[in-house]
Amino acid sequence: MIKVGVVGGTGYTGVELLRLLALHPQVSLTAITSRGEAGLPVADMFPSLRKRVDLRFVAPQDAALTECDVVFFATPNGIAMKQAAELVAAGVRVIDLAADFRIRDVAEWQKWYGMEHAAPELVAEAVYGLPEVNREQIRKARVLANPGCYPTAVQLGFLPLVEAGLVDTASLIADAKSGVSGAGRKAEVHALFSEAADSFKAYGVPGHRHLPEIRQGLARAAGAPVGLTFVPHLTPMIRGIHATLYAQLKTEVDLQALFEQRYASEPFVDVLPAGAHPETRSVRASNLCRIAVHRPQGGNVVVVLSVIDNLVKGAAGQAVQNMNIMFGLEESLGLDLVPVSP
Ligand SMILES: NC(=O)C1=CN([C@@H]2O[C@H](COP(=O)(O)OP(=O)(O)OC[C@H]3O[C@@H](n4cnc5c(N)ncnc54)[C@H](OP(=O)(O)O)[C@@H]3O)[C@@H](O)[C@H]2O)C=CC1
Ligand SMILES: CC(=O)N[C@@H](CCC(=O)OP(=O)(O)O)C(=O)O
Repeated sequence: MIKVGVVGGTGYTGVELLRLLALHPQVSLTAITSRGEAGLPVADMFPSLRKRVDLRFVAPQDAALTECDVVFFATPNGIAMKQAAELVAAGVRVIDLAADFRIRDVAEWQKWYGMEHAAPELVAEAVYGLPEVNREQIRKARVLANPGCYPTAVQLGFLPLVEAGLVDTASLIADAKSGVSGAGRKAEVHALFSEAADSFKAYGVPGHRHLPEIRQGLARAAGAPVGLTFVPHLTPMIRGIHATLYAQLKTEVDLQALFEQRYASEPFVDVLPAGAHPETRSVRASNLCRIAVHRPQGGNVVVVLSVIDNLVKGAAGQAVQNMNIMFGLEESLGLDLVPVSP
């Protein structure tokens, strides 16, 4: 059994991790942290976990973390980078759901995240955990940077086109919508029911911190820098991301066959039949990314529709998928979930 710790067990990605890990046949949950709730039974805070998780929260520096085989950080940006070195030195593998180890250029990370990096040496060795791209490196990772939610949906949608050099990579456009749980469980005015329900807005148009992460991933796939316009939106639903992606085609190609072949052996990417319009509800509470590719009116613009559950393939599910790869387990162990509908 893999001994697992979760730092940040009271947040949305934390409780989603616990839901998945509680059912995982090879996991022994060992330590779940909270700064304010240490001593409280986890199931008292989350009745959904009653009779599934019988641990109490411990403080984030609890010694039990160093006895784990792997520790997930489901914490705000800037936390894992301060604790990871000590854990790695103790032989513990680290999976960070935040952004501390996602951007290889530390100066660029500091610019977007507005803080000094506490562990640049670990950034250099960290592996970006998008299994559809990086499976071999993930196997050996000691520090795993779990991708952001928007970056997962956007990269998976663009990758087949960019890797094959079929589109103009100077003019990519990603128009993405997220449910409110993407903002986390912390109290914030813009996430209040009366602020977010029955309304719809774009945000971060001048520059969102996921822009450098997506550009980094697509540039790697293209073998050269890419130009990307990324516009996120907040939509009044709880879970889900819907990304509508636009690219200018340079070469004639069977787009449907390209996408089907690229993802033929991927357990969590489902390329829908030609003409489909995926909806977020079709992936809700599952680790799936469902994709449809269109070429409206036979023109030169490719439109890709990509949907994920931000808390699962966009965070906790992908983190468990990465853990499975890191520990040599079947990649879909504990993740064979049918989406919840309605
Ligand atoms: N929500 C989403 O859809 C996604 C989130 N992410 C990323 O995952 C991370 C967690 O997000 P999310 O679960 O939404 O956030 P939440 O705000 O819901 O939860 C944050 C958690 O971190 C803990 N925490 C806060 N500060 C500290 C600290 N200084 N030391 C230790 N623990 C701390 C909190 O617990 P307590 O206060 O009890 O200690 C809480 O459990 C973030 O980095 C986020 O950007 C990534 C992809 C998608
Ligand atoms: C709806 C919403 O607010 N979404 C968050 C992104 C989700 C997230 O947590 O991203 P990281 O893992 O990179 O921090 C935002 O736009 O800031």
